[in-house]
Amino acid sequence: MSGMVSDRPELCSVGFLQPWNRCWVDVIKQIFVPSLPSRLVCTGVLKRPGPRPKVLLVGRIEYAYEDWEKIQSACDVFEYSSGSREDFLREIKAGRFDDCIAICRSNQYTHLSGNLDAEVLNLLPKSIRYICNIGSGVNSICTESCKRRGITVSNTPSVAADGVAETVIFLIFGVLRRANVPISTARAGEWQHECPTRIGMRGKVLGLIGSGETASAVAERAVAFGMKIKYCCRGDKPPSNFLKGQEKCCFEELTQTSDIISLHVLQTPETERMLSTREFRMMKQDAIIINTARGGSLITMLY
Ligand SMILES: NC(=O)C1=CN([C@@H]2O[C@H](COP(=O)(O)OP(=O)(O)OC[C@H]3O[C@@H](n4cnc5c(N)ncnc54)[C@H](O)[C@@H]3O)[C@@H](O)[C@H]2O)C=CC1
Ligand SMILES: O=CC(=O)O
Repeated sequence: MSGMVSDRPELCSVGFLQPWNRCWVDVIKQIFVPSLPSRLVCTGVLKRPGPRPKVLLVGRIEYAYEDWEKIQSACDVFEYSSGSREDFLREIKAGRFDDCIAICRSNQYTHLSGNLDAEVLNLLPKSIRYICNIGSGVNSICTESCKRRGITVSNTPSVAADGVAETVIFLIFGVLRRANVPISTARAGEWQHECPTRIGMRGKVLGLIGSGETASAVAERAVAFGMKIKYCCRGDKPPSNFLKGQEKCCFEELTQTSDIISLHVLQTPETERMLSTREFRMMKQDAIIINTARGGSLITMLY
């Protein structure tokens, strides 16, 4: 486990390599004996005197089944795995989650509860001390309200970086090589003998907005394809691994000079709609935008 403090003071980032759900181990560690390494807690050797802690799982656990079994052996788990936000609020008001000390959730299951915003946080029982987000971005959790209520929010940065980076490369390939054309025509039984494959990646300028784990993982791969990397960030943190030594520039230069722009920022009020009409006008005529961060950072419009 590697713990690191995020650039937002109220967010306690716990960086487990894999699997995603292992942030739970940290919660359990804090419940039992905070000074012990999580590895020991995982063995199930420790037993806390008194009643078993209650935890709420919103959605389902994927991948981390073994870790999850250990959690289940140590805690009473309440599962909320189907329903709407209205149902979720009703359950809270009915006291179904009373005495729970932690909530585990991921963005994948936001539709079950809606955002964990001020409305939800005000209704939650006072017993909730932790919100464990399976995922990097915590934009669907109101961290300000959590801070006010003394709730620790943990996330799992880094774990998805390789997967997202591979997807970004796949998307760049797809657009540059027009992969959808032969795929869709072949599926339709209309084999196209002449399919222009457009252009390659070598020498193209890839502008990365953000300099965190995902942007770094994209840079690592894009360099191998001969792309030229530029990145911009807020400047308050050093760039992650593979961005070191790459060209840092301002947001304006990046949007004006990149062939491909890839978004890798947290969604915050500052990054909301950061690519909008003004930026589209500044971009190269045939610029390509790849967005694997959050939809809110971009205004989508048809030209
Ligand atoms: N599509 C997917 O499956 C996934 C999407 N994500 C999204 O990607 C985002 C980035 O993920 P990571 O790289 O893991 O996060 P990270 O925390 O390692 O990096 C975030 C970066 O955003 C930068 N940033 C924040 N505000 C900025 C601004 N106004 N201008 C320029 N840079 C700014 C920070 O300085 C940092 O470099 C997440 O917040 C999440 O929304 C993350 C993981 C998976
Ligand atoms: O969208 C996924 C995340 O980890 O954030």
